Amino acid sequence: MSDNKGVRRVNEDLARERANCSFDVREITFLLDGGENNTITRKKIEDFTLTDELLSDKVPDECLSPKEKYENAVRKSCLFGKLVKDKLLEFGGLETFGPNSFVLRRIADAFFKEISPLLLHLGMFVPTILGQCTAEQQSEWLPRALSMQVIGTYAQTELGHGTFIRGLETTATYDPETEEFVLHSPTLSSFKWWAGGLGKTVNHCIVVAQLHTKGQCHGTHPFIVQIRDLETHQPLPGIKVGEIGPKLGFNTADNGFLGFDKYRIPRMNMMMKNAQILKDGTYVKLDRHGKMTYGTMVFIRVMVVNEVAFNLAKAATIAVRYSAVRRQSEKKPGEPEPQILDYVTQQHKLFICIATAHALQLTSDWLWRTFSGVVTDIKHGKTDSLPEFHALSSCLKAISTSDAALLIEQCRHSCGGHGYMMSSNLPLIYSFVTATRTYEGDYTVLLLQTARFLIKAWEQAEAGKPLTPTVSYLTKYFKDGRVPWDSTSEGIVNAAYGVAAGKISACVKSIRNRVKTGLSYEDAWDLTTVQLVAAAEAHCRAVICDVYRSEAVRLTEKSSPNVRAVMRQLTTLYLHYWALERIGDLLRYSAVSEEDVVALQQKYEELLALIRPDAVGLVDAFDIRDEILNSTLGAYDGRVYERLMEEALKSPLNAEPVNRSFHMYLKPLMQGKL
Ligand SMILES: CC/C=C\C/C=C\C/C=C\C/C=C\C/C=C\C/C=C\CCCCC(=O)SCCNC(=O)CCNC(=O)[C@H](O)C(C)(C)COP(=O)(O)OP(=O)(O)OC[C@H]1O[C@@H](n2cnc3c(N)ncnc32)[C@H](O)[C@@H]1OP(=O)(O)O
Ligand SMILES: Cc1cc2nc3c(=O)[nH]c(=O)nc-3n(C[C@H](O)[C@H](O)[C@H](O)COP(=O)(O)OP(=O)(O)OC[C@H]3O[C@@H](n4cnc5c(N)ncnc54)[C@H](O)[C@@H]3O)c2cc1C
Repeated sequence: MSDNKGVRRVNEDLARERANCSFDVREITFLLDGGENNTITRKKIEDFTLTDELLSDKVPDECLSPKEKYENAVRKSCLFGKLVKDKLLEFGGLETFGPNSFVLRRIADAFFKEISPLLLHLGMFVPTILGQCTAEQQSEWLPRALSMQVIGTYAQTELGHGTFIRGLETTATYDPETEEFVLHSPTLSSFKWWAGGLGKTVNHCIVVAQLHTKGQCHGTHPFIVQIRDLETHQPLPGIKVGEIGPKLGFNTADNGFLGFDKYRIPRMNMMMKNAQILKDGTYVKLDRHGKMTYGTMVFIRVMVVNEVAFNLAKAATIAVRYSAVRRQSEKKPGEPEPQILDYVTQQHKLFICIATAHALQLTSDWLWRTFSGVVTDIKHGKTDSLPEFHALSSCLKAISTSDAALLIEQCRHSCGGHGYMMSSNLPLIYSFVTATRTYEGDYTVLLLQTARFLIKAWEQAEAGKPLTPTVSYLTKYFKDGRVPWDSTSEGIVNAAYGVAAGKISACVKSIRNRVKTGLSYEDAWDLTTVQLVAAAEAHCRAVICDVYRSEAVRLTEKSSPNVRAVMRQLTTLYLHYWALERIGDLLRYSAVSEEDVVALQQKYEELLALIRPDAVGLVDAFDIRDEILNSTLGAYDGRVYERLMEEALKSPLNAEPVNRSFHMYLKPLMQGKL
C-alpha cells in the first residue's frame, strides 16, 4: 500500500469517507478539547512525548511474561515521568491536576498498553496529600512526591472489606509515650488488598486505618506510611507486602497486599487536615461535615467520568474506521460487498457509541466545573453543597462506567473476529474500563448512595422545602399523574425527569407501605433496593440527557451550520436511543402514545442515515493519534489487514518454524510412544 515514494497511502474507502464528510473535522476537535488553544497545547505535548525512540517495543506487550510486562511498564513509566518533569514547564508548569493532567493521562496510553505502575502515585497519592494534609504537612511531602523521591499509592481496601469503609480492620493506635502510631493488621481479612503499585513499585503508601487513642476508636483516618527502604527497596521490618497476582486487566499495575505487625510511624504521619491527634493523645475533630476524609474518592469519581469518555472514544474510533474498511456479504444478489458500516444494524451499534462519548465528555467537563465550585466552597468553610455533589458524582461515576463498558464491548462485537485480537486493542480497553465500574465505589453501592439523597429530596419536596438544583425537577413533577409527551429534544429531557420522579415516588410509596406492615425502615429500604437503583439510574440518565443537550447547544452557538447540524443529530440520536430503550418507563410515567413510539423509532432510523456519511469524520474529530489508539483495526490509514499480519508475525511462536513441543509431545503421540 505504499506509493513509489514510499509514502503509505490511506485505504481508499476511508479516503472517500473523509472526502464526503460534511463538516470541518477540526471544528469538532476544538469543541471537544474545550477550545482551539487547548488543542494546540495538546498537540505540542503529544509531539514531544510521542517519539519512536520511547515507544518502540520489539515484542508486543501481550507476548511478554507477567514479569517482563511489569518491568517494561516500570521502564517506560520512568522515561515518561522524566520527560514530563523535564519538558512540561514549557507548557505552563507542572499542572498535574490542571487541564494538562487529562492530556498527560491520555498520552500515557501510548506508553502503557495496560496501565502505569505509577498511575496511583500521580492519580491518588498526590491528590490525597493535597486534600488531606495540613499546609505544613504538604510542604514536607509534596515536593518529595512530585520529584518522585517518595513514590506512593492509596491503600484503603482490605481483603475483607472494600465497600463498607467503616468495617475496615487495620488499626492505628496512638502511643503518647513515643508520640507514634502503631499500625497493626489483626486478622487475615484486615490485610490491605488491591492498591495499585503496592506490590513492587512504591516506597510509601496512604493507609486508611481505624484510629484508636485513649482507649477510644474514632473511625477511619488516612496515614502516610513508609513501607520500603529508599536505598535497597527492601520491605521495612514489620511490613509484609507483595503482589496480588494475575487479573482480568490492570496487569502492569502491580496491585498489592500489605500487612502490619505493630509497625510504628511518627504522630505527624497522620494526615491532619480534617482531624488531629495532639501529643498527649487528645483527638480533635476539624471536619464538621463528617465525611471529608472521603475526599480523594470523590475526586477520582469525577476523573473517572472523563477517563471512560475517552476510552469509549478510542473504541468508537477503532470500530467505525474498521467498519468503513471492512466489506462483507451482499445486500442484493450480485452486488459488490458493502462496507459493513452501511448495515443499519452496524450503525445502530456504533453511532450511539460516538454520541455517548460526546455526552460523557460534555458531562464530565460540566461535572469538573461543578466540582471546582464545591472545592472553592469547602476552602471557605462551606460544606452545604457536598451532599448533592456526592449524590451527583456517585451516580455519574456508576452510569458512565457501566455505559462505557457495555458500549466498548459492543464496539468489539461490531468488529467480528478481528475485534477479539489483542492487537485490535479492544480487549484491553474493555478490561480497563470494566474495572472502573467496580473500583472507587461499586455500581450498585454508589447508585444506592444517590437514591438515599433522592428519597430525602422527595421528602423535602413533600414538605414544601426548597430543593437543590439537580433535584429541583421533583417540585415540578411532584404531583401524581403522567408527564405530558412532546417529541422535541426538550420534551424528551422533560419526560426523562418525569420518569425519574415517577420512580422515586414509587420507591417512597413502597418503603412506606412496607413500614406500615411493621417492618423497620432499614428492612423496608433493603426490600426496595432494586427499585431504588432503577430510580437513581433514571435520575442520572435525565441529568446526562439534560446536560448533554444544553451543553451541545451552548458550545455550538458560534459553530458553522454543518457542525451545528451534526452535533444536533448526535444529541437527538442519544435522546431517541434512550427514549426507545426506556419505552416501558415512558409508557408508565408519561403520556406517550403508540403512534409516538412509532414516530420515535422512525426518527431514530432517519438519524442513523443522516449521520452515516459523517461517521468517519466524527471519529477523526476525536483526534486520537495512532500511538495512543494502539490498534491494528483503527489506525488512521486503515491498513487493517497489513497491520494484522505484521503484528501476527511478531508473535514469539512465529520465531521458529517448528516448536520444540512437536518433538517433546506431538511426535511421540503421533507415533504411539507417549
Ligand atoms: C503515568 C501516569 C501519567 C500521567 C497521569 C497524570 C495525571 C494523573 C491524574 C489523574 C488520574 C486520573 C484518573 C485516575 C484514573 C484511574 C485511576 C486508576 C485506578 C484507581 C484505583 C481505584 C482506587 C480505589 O478503588 S480506592 C478505594 C475506593 N473505595 C470506595 O470507593 C469505597 C466505596 N464506599 C464508600 O464510599 C462508603 O463506604 C459508602 C458511601 C458506601 C458508605 O460509607 P459509610 O458507611 O461511611 O457511610 P454511612 O456512615 O452509611 O454514611 C453515609 C452518609 O455519608 C454520606 N457520604 C458518604 N460518602 C460521602 C462522600 N464521599 N462525600 C460526602 N458525603 C458522603 C452519605 O451521603 C450519607 O449521608 P446521609 O446524610 O447519612 O444520607
Ligand atoms: C482494578 C482495581 C483496582 C483497585 N485499586 C484500588 C486501590 O488502588 N486502592 C484501594 O484501596 N482499593 C482499590 N480497589 C478496590 C476497590 O475500590 C473495591 O474493590 C471496590 O470499592 C468494591 O469493593 P469490594 O471489592 O469490597 O466489593 P463488595 O462490596 O464485596 O461487592 C461485592 C458485591 O456486593 C454488593 N454489595 C456490597 N455492599 C452492598 C450494599 N450495601 N448494598 C447492596 N449491594 C452491596 C456489590 O454491589 C457487589 O455486587 C481496586 C479494585 C480494582 C478492581
